[in-house]
Amino acid sequence: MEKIESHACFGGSQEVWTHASHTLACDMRFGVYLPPQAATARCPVLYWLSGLTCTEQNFITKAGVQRYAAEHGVIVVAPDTSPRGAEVPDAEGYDLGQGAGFYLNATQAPWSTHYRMHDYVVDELPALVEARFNASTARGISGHSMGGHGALVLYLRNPGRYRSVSAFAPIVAPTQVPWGKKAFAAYLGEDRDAGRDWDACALLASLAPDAQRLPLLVDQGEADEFLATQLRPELLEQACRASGHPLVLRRHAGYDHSYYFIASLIGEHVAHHAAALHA
Ligand SMILES: N[C@@H](CCC(=O)N[C@@H](CS)C(=O)NCC(=O)O)C(=O)O
Repeated sequence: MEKIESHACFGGSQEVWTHASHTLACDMRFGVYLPPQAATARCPVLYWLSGLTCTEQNFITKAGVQRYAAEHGVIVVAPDTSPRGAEVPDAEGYDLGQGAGFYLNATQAPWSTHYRMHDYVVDELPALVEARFNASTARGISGHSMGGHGALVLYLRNPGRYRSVSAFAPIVAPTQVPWGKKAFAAYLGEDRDAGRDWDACALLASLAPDAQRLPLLVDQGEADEFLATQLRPELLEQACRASGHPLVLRRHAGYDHSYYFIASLIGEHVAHHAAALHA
């Protein structure tokens, strides 16, 4: 593991690390913000999952999360959105292949060798982070768009693994919208049941009565260009209502899909996570 960037930031440091991932069979980069509190105490970790076309850079350079992470004593880890490199399969278009890993474990050739972002984010990355940095095992998860889908699905598939969850403009029902249909057909094949295992609304529909139910915070811009076609938050509202899952879904007039929207509300998300992670 090698540090390739380090910048003093709000009394802590914003770093980028690279390492050879055994899960993804390629070199990976991730951003990690270490708040000032991490110099002297173990801090909880918020994992951030970015959306289509992003690398580890988008969130750390555009969201302004560091001020809030420093205030609340939370480490923030932002992985890349897919496996990377010349040896990793890719596709035409921004919504499949590199930059579009969808936080699942692919089962279909040629994707299945490298595209295992679920296992990378849930297992390999936290093990690295908790061994290398002054990190506790208290974990929260959040993300945007494809990464919002990732945050919801990783939480729902791994009860007990996270103490807090939130999302910005998430894809909530990938089996019902064009981005998800295209990616799932490639990564998982045409089997509809396979897709349901990676679809937040479908997972909510089969949630056990005694399953962990964390308070879920979701923010959505009403001027988001993908709202009606790809995101469809009303499906999440219906699924949460039907399964008795708590949800605070806030709709914000005038906000689009960009990081300007995320930057406007990231402080409230960090506070939401910190309250649970420090409890
Ligand atoms: N309009 C984009 C669609 C992809 C997109 O909007 N990506 C979002 C996540 S789904 C993003 O975070 N983009 C990078 C950024 O804004 O920094 C394109 O055609 O490339």
